[in-house]
Amino acid sequence: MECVQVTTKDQNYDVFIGTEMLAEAWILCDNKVKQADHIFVFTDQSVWAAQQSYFEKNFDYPFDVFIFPGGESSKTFEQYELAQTFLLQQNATRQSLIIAFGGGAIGDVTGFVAATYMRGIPFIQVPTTILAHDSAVGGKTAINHSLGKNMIGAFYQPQAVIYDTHLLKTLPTREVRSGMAEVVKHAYLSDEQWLATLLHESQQITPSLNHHLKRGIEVKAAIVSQDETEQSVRKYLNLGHTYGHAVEAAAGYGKLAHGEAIMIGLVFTLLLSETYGDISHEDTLQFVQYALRNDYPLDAIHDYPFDQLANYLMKDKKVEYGELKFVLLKVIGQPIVQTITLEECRIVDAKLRAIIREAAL
Ligand SMILES: NC(=O)c1ccc[n+]([C@@H]2O[C@H](COP(=O)([O-])OP(=O)(O)OC[C@H]3O[C@@H](n4cnc5c(N)ncnc54)[C@H](O)[C@@H]3O)[C@@H](O)[C@H]2O)c1
Ligand SMILES: O=C(O)C(=O)C[C@@H](O)[C@H](O)[C@H](O)COP(=O)(O)O
Ligand SMILES: [Zn+2]
Repeated sequence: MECVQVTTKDQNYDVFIGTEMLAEAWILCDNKVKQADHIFVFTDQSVWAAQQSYFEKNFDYPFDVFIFPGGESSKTFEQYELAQTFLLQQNATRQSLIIAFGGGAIGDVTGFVAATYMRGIPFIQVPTTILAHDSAVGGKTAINHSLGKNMIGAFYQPQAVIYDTHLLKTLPTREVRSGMAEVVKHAYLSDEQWLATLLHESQQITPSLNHHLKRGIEVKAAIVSQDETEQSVRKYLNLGHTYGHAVEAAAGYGKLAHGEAIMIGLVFTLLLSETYGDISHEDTLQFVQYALRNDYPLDAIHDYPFDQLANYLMKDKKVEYGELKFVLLKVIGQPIVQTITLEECRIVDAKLRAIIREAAL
């Protein structure tokens, strides 16, 4: 088992990563678990169906379960309220502990419930998707609003993250694909060599995946430890997300997987980086080819006209005094934040649609 540390103003914690180490990791978190007066496991229907027995085999304490429907339908006001009602009915206190057992959707909503129940009770992340190597670390918690993705939330750090990649074995192929988008994002933010390896490898759950996931976590942990609340460098973790979130919201939450939308957002970012950085058009085309080879549905973009995306773009959380801020790449491994007008976005959006159309022929 390996461990990456996250250090923030209010909370330092460990991210344990390994395969079939769940029981062992719980021993390392023993003090946090033992002191809880009541333990709650928050999960979703599919995760629980696939992994309940593995969880129970490796967790030796009594607990009660709350089950979300799964996916983005878990990140709603309605589910948030149901979860809070459940905690109240169960007499949860500030000494209780919530375990988020699931992918990013479960981690995000559970974290927000934990952040706001009695103004904050402890929670531990036990991620079950590739994507959640990103979402379980760093303390961004949220639910969605019809007017924008993750609009209602809080920065609230977990007590620990236990990432047993044995859990990934039951992931559907589409979710492997979606999760790899954030791994690739972390590579764009940090290292050209690593990126080249990822773009050449096939997307599979192999032992080398742990190595990529740990690297992704290291990139994220280092950034979050410097800037927990996105005042400066944390903005870099939003690479591909300004446009990606707009597409995700325009499609209707859950229609596109988060990583699928982010892949479209990354193409947009690379196109912008051709102008503001030293990214070549070759680099962009190579990335589009990678995406198509791995069956990312880039052509979904044609269903959402730019004017529909524009409303969401202008609600991005990085907008400052009415100006859109995009994270771009000066070069691979060197992100920058750049002001971009909506008119520039419209031009790049047209280029993106043309490239995707041509590449699919
Ligand atoms: N907080 C953050 O920093 C952060 C970072 C990235 C993404 N996110 C958020 O994370 C969400 C996406 O996360 P996700 O892709 O993990 O989605 P998810 O939680 O919806 O999981 C994807 C699907 O896989 C199923 N699943 C999960 N684990 C499984 C397993 N082990 N076996 C079988 N099925 C399993 C789930 O039931 C779901 O249907 C988005 O809402 C996104 O906004 C948050
Ligand atoms: O941790 C961060 O910071 C990120 O931006 C990670 C993203 O991958 C993630 O999707 C995040 O939830 C986006 O946050 P938002 O602030 O743009 O809603
Ligand atoms: Zn993301």
